[in-house]
Amino acid sequence: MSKADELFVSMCRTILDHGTTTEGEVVRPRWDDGAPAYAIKAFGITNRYDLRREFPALTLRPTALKSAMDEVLWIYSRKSNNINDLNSHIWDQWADESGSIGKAYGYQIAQRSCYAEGEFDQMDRVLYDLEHTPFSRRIITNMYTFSDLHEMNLYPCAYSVTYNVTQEAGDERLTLNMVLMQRSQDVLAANNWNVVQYALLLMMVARHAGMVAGELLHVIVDAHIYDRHVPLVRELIERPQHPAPRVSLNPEVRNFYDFTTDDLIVEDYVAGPQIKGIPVAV
Ligand SMILES: Nc1nc(=O)c2c([nH]1)NC[C@@H]1CN(c3ccc(C(=O)N[C@@H](CCC(=O)O)C(=O)O)cc3)CN21
Ligand SMILES: O=c1ccn([C@H]2C[C@H](O)[C@@H](COP(=O)(O)O)O2)c(=O)[nH]1
Repeated sequence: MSKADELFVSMCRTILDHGTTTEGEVVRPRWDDGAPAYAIKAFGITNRYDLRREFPALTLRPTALKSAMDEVLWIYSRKSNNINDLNSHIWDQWADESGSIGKAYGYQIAQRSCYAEGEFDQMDRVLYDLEHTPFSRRIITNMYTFSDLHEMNLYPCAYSVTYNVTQEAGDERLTLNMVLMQRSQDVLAANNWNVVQYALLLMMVARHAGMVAGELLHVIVDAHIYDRHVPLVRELIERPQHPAPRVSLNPEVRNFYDFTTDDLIVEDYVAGPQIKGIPVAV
């Protein structure tokens, strides 16, 4: 059975059985009819996925792997903050007339800073460090720029990534691991969506660096199930679980910036039925 299902079910049970409700609090998000979107939340969830064992896709319901990969390429490869560069409609409600979501996500990854070796943007610096100083403990991207927050339509949720390389005894190749810091997580709409995104990012960066994709540690500060999602989640976590699909990347692509969603190879993805029309709190 998929490890991602196991972790997802256990996280949902923790939230439903031991979480606290935000009802009565002043909350920001709204449902499309204007009602406040309350939630049951748990503080401080950590989930660990080992990509050497299996790909962390949920099988309780299918996760749109290609769209998820497209969004991660939009941020870290195309470095865009405009929904016209994105092939799905998931960000439409947060964009302005020009399609911009403000100084968020890809905009931050594209920002250049000075280093002793010259100017780099955030992603280029990660790739440079992995090549030149792989055991550095300073390999980070961070989109939570305080001075730009007022120009973001939604503050980044999954906001920082720290890469860390390990070398197992007797292993010739280095292993690349990742910590994803997420301040806020809509568990039903986006938990597995975010997990597969960063698993794919780890796989693409590892390929570029000539390393093995190792562990993804997902730290979630506020893991919540919105009130209108509770019955959907209760049904979802009772469903049968299946073995994880096999997910790989086109073996011919070696450069991080050459990846497209056509390079995603998914085999044997057996999953329960999709939950259609999940309402998203804006
Ligand atoms: N309340 C809230 N929850 C979120 O998850 C969220 C936001 N707001 N604001 C911005 C983005 C948009 N996100 C979303 C929104 C919808 C899907 C979604 O419906 N995904 C579908 C597939 C969509 C497709 O294939 O195009 C899915 O089945 O996972 C995923 C992430 C994540 N973010
Ligand atoms: O990648 C994402 C983007 C957004 N979310 C969710 C988490 C929250 O439910 C909302 C953002 O609302 P805040 O009030 O700014 O926390 O979007 C996600 O889970 N994953």
